[in-house]
Amino acid sequence: MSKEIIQVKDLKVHYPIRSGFWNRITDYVRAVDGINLTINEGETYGLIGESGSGKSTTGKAIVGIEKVTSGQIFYKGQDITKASNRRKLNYNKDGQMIFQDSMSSLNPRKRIEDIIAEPIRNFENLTTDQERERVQELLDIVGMPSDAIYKYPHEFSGGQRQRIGVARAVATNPKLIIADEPTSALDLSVQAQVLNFMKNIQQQYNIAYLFISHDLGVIRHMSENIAIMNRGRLVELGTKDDIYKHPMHIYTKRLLSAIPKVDVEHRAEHKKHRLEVEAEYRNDQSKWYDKDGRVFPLQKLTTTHYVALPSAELNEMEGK
Ligand SMILES: Nc1ncnc2c1ncn2[C@@H]1O[C@H](COP(=O)(O)OP(=O)(O)OP(=O)(O)O)[C@@H](O)[C@H]1O
Repeated sequence: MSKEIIQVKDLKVHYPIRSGFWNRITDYVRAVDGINLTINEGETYGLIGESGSGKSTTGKAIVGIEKVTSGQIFYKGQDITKASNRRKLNYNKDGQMIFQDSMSSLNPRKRIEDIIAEPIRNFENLTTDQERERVQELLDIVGMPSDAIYKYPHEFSGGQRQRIGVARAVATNPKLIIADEPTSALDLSVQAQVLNFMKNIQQQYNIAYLFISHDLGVIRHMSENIAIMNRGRLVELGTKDDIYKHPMHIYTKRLLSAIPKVDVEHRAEHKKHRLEVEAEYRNDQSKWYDKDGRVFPLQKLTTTHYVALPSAELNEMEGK
């Protein structure tokens, strides 16, 4: 049976909006507004949603670089919502993050050796020789030449920089990596390479990924379980089959129908489906959002599949 590594309970991250002469708080951006999810050891959990839906904020809160407004995050059953607990449980070593923009996440003034060694220095006392050996090993794992250690980030391509980002993320032997759009800035062919070697590394070291993307194709390739995020909440949550074969929420259907189909033969059919979904969405918003325009709490559909709909709607759909 799979073991839980991360459990998120009713997580909220609200950013204050200030205005006026006194710079008072007048409202809040509810970036994450009460989400629950569980990530198992060694699995890839896909988190998908449009820009601004709250995906990155969720990832940052889980890894501990964004302050939580309320709710709890558990790592192997222990509460790590507070920074002091994260230190005690060594979570800062075990939970790492890979960012979308490798150019700005890798310090341009530092050589690759120092960039990759930085997290190791924070947690281990290695001699210079041991440290260099470890960095060489990591570069080897991500398929980079050993002379890369003397170079600077700008001397590499986007795909190579992303591999360096992965080498740095795995340097501390983490158990969980938050991968925030790790390949969106890359060409399609390089994207596939980086995704495949992220999968290889995962199998080799039993790492769990929270894989954040707005690209349903990438999420399908990578994930076992998937959550769909909209307006700071989860609208649907399930296994890959639940989401791709039996999508229930209109927002999930919209995202799925927006995947570009290269298949010319079915283009007309795909367009018809998309127009139908868009029309349904426009005509009956009340079914999908409450009177304040907010997403409903998730309801259980099957043991793995959850959808954000009021109970009455759910009963009607199931013919009860
Ligand atoms: N530091 C911040 N201060 C105020 N508002 C913020 C801050 N960070 C994010 N937000 C807001 O919170 C909401 C969610 O942002 P977030 O970056 O989590 O979305 P996202 O789904 O990751 O989007 P994208 O795919 O574009 O990165 C957005 O409305 C954003 O403007």
